[in-house]
Amino acid sequence: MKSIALLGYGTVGSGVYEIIEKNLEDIKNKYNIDLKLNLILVSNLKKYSSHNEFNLFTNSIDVIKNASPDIVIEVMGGLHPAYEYVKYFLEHSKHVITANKDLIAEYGEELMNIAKHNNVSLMFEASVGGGIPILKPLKECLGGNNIESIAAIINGTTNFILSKMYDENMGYFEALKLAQDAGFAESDPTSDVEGLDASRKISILSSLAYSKKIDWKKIKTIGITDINLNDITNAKSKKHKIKLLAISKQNDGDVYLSVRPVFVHRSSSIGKIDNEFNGVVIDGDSVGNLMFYGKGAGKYPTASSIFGDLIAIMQNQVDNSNIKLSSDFNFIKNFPLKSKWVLRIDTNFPDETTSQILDEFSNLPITIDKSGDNKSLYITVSEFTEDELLEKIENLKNISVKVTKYFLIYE
Ligand SMILES: NC(=O)C1=CN([C@@H]2O[C@H](COP(=O)(O)OP(=O)(O)OC[C@H]3O[C@@H](n4cnc5c(N)ncnc54)[C@H](OP(=O)(O)O)[C@@H]3O)[C@@H](O)[C@H]2O)C=CC1
Ligand SMILES: N[C@@H](CC=O)C(=O)O
Repeated sequence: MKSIALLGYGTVGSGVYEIIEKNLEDIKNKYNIDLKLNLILVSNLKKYSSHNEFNLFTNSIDVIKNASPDIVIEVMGGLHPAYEYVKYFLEHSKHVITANKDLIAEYGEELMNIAKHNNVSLMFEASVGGGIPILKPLKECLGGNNIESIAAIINGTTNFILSKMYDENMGYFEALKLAQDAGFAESDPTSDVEGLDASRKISILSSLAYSKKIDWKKIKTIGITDINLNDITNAKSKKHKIKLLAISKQNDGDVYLSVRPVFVHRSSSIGKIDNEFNGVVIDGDSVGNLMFYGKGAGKYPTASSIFGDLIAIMQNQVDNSNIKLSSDFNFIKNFPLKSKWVLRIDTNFPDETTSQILDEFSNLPITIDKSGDNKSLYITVSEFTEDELLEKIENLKNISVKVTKYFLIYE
């Protein structure tokens, strides 16, 4: 008999509970293992008093420690006390499964080493891409590749919001509320909308892909809070969509990473990823381009990934690979490739500003569109690295033309 303790019974925890209950018989038949969910940790016990297995619930971690379960599933979220709890159980030779990217991005290396030392698994497939199996393929199936780049939509909440704004002209706050009601958003959705959640996830993916110690806090991270319906309309007029994209590239000793809203063509593979769906495009030197696609947030997709980790543990696939992450690389923050960009300029004098812009970009091919309400100009420029573009933006500022936002056109 394998006993399980579930830390957290919110969106994901309740999904894990249901999937375990539904599959108990199947697991017994397939793996000849009796599985028992013994205890569930929550903070507000009263909320669950009408649950038909209320006897499993506790608000005391000591009750769970004393029960000494074989496997602990951490779906509470946040850094503390999740870190202390996960560390405790690994140190006491318990397998741990977590969906907590905050925890893995911050303490993943340390916790993996503790797991290795104690010959147990720390598994975290659900921490990136929700229901998409991405970490196992990256670590195992793609082992014969030098991974050159990753481009990923890895936050369901922001992709959902941007899709609603694009498809239904819905306002930002209305769309955010829908994403929260559906259980996609973090308990504090700031991490979603400011891009921090995606930064943590791309740091996890890139650390595993490149065997490099990527500090998520160093990643240039731009969220979606200042994207307005004029921006969306401008993207539409160019047959593009706006997506929050996590981009990671390695080349020689350089690693470039960012999370930023970009314009992508609506018929490109990334442009077709909508709502809470996620997609991860990986470029490996042997395999070429691969795309992983599926629901990136929500109760059952996330629980599905956790259940996959549970099965791996039950099959004794103890994942305690030696994690050696190198810090020997240059961290590049600005997009290094010559690219196309869209610059938004908010102005009360569009005609005058247009001629100032044309002067500044003389001889260079640019296009200028006016927003429907005449308050913004959108300039499209090409063949600029981000460093070169920032220089141009500074020049415009010197002639009192203020670029309020700029987007990479990701091709
Ligand atoms: N929602 C999603 O789609 C996805 C979420 N994740 C990750 O999964 C984790 C859980 O997310 P989600 O289910 O949405 O979160 P919820 O906020 O819905 O649930 C959190 C649960 O943890 C319990 N909890 C929180 N803090 C404590 C504490 N200090 N002591 C005891 N219990 C605590 C809460 O108890 P109570 O009910 O009493 O308040 C609640 O049951 C997070 O790390 C999240 O980032 C990953 C992928 C997708
Ligand atoms: N809040 C996250 C949940 C899954 O990781 C998201 O929206 O992607």
